[in-house]
Amino acid sequence: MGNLNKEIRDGDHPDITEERLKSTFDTHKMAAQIYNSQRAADRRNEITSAVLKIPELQDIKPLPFLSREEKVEEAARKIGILSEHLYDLVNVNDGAELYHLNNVVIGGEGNPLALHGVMFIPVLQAQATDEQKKKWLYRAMKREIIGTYAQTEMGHGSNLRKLETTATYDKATEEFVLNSPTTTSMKWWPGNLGKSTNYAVVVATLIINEKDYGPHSFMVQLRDENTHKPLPNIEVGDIGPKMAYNATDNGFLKLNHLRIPRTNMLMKHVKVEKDGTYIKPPHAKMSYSAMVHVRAHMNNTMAYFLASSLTIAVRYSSIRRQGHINPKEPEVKVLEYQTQQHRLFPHIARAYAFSFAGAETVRLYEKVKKDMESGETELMADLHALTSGLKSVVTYLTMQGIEQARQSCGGHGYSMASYISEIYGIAIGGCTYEGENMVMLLQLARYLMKAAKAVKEGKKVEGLVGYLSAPDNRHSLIDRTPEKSYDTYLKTFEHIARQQIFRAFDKLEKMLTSGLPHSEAWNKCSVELTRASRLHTRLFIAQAFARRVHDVVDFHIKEALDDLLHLHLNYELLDVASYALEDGHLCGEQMNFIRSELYRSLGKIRPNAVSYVDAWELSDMELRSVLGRRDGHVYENLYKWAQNSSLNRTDVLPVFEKYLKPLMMSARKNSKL
Ligand SMILES: CCCCCCCC/C=C\CCCCCC(=O)SCCNC(=O)CCNC(=O)[C@H](O)C(C)(C)COP(=O)(O)OP(=O)(O)OC[C@H]1O[C@@H](n2cnc3c(N)ncnc32)[C@H](O)[C@@H]1OP(=O)(O)O
Ligand SMILES: Cc1cc2nc3c(=O)[nH]c(=O)nc-3n(C[C@H](O)[C@H](O)[C@H](O)COP(=O)(O)OP(=O)(O)OC[C@H]3O[C@@H](n4cnc5c(N)ncnc54)[C@H](O)[C@@H]3O)c2cc1C
Repeated sequence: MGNLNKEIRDGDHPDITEERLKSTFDTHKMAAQIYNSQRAADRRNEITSAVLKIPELQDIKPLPFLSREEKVEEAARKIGILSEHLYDLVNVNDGAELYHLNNVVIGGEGNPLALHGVMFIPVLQAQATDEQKKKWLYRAMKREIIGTYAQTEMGHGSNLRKLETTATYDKATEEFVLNSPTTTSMKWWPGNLGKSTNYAVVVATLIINEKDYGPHSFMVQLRDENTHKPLPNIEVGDIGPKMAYNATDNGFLKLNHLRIPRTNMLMKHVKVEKDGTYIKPPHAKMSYSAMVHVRAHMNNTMAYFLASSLTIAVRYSSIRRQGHINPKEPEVKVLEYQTQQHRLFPHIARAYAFSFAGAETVRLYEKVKKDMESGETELMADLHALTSGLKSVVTYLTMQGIEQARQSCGGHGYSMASYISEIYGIAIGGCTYEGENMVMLLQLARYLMKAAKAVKEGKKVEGLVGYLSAPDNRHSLIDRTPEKSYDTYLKTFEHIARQQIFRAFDKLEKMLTSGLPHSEAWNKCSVELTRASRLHTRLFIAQAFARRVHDVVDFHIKEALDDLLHLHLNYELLDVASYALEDGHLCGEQMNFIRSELYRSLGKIRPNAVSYVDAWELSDMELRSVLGRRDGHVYENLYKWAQNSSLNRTDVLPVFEKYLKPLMMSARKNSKL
């Protein structure tokens, strides 16, 4: 049968092997839960093994030692080699396999095809007519052309209806004239726009006969397909270095009265006829599909980033010994400290929770995508509400978790050798891209306020907001019933979300009744509204976690997930408990119970801690972390890693002769005077 933890190897650091031997579950079976099937988990490992056999696909040196230009070049080099091996390595129609291949070979810092795969192809799939697909999509899929999604401008990202780039229809020539009239109207941020791409789907405000029809998508060729030089009337370049994600050339684009054929507007759902007649789409927001696509997948990418930093931190905490719990005994692994466990374990639970919530979201997304093909749009609002809330909450909590992972590694966490700071920099971009978090929480709040209104009017609401119509207990039953089901916790989360949703609703209604215009009242309630959105979303995450645990069949996996869920529910409830204490739903005695359950949970998780992170099956190649090495041999490799520093190429740097020597000489001379 072998070891339950599949990462055990001879020669590993004994402290980490000791942890793995304690595992109560099969880590590869757990991987099947995380990646949604045993087959998917197997495929990940097969892909990793195959990549390890191709020497040209290995990093030329640790990425933190590369300059920005070298990072861009290195990612492009690997994309080139990957193209040769692609069909042998993965099923190219499987997004998860492609994503894994990218993570192993290139990592999260980006590559020239990042936006091509994440947004350019999806937007063509969703919004191009069959004829347009023949012209661009199939070429894009074969990588004959490389594209991006150019929407955000220097002056506007969140408020799409105020994009300044115009696409004015010229009936006489049957062309659109694309123009960036001001500095602020320049496209600013699109990934890979700077240097890599030769096409872009540009989002611009459609004008026909001087009437503004709002944002629409247009295919624009940016560069010559052979020379890669920008075409006439186009200025394009890189926006400069960012906090992280620097292998990606996020770019700017200025369009100077550029003419494109009428048929370059993506017209699957919406049309502009030759004579300028506008035919509206079945749903006004169908053109936002590429954003919804990314938002729907972001839970899983965030779960991955969070799990990566926790794998690093937990493995390192199992070999790092410092201080004593019992002064008579040797120094302990820092993982023994309750503070360390409290710092890390709840985030492990969140990574699992985000992955399970992510799987449900992707399922809904796939359904809505299929519906949209036939013009059916009923579930679009539900999906938009769900993805808006999740995108905001999950990115924010991921940011918190990664930072805790970094701090838990002490000084070495701050070194790029941990790689956590790079993961952090990449992940927190998610708080901003695909809709700034506050803006998206307020989108969900619109949906919640509609549901609250319906309930107040005596109507029954269903689906994601069904709990607003369901009966509520005045007092939480946590620690009040003999039965120890998670329902009592979930009911308490429901109560908290419901109370906050109605609190925000009542406040808004009061202001509206007092005569305040809706937009002003909305702004004055917006902090309460975002709170409602967060609580609703955190309820969904907890429910998704409970649903998954409920469905698991394997006894040991179920038991291990059950422990994590128990930790999750107690930790999350403590985090939001003030809402339930305010109206007496929870009392002090129940708070003590929840706290003691949390501490008990930490102890229960402790023996499996390394196995919970190992179950993500993140190879050394993809983690790129000295602290997170699978074998636990951190210290000797930290020393080796530092040898890569270009500062170590000579014992004496030129700055000594140039600046330090004169400085010290002059100081010595002065002290002799
Ligand atoms: C395989 C995939 C892997 C994924 C990997 C991810 C990792 C990749 C790493 C890096 C890639 C980075 C990519 C980043 C790319 C970008 O950032 S692209 C730019 C993204 N930009 C945004 O997200 C802009 C945010 N703003 C908006 O989306 C909109 O402006 C808005 C939704 C905030 C408002 O739109 P507006 O048209 O003004 O509508 P409203 O008046 O506010 O609302 C009117 C009604 O429309 C409903 N609605 C809005 N959007 C949708 C939608 N998408 N679907 C359905 N319904 C929608 C809204 O709820 C309103 O309904 P009610 O009137 O009934 O309340
Ligand atoms: C790493 C990265 C990659 C990106 N890639 C792309 C890409 O490929 N293509 C692309 O088109 N774009 C891309 N973007 C741009 C990104 O989508 C936008 O930056 C994002 O949508 C936020 O918009 P903004 O910059 O206008 O923020 P702003 O709206 O200016 O936000 C500033 C502040 O104003 C607040 N705010 C704004 N509006 C409201 C409101 N209505 N109510 C309350 N508060 C409000 C926000 O909450 C925030 O605190 C990328 C950005 C990043 C960081």
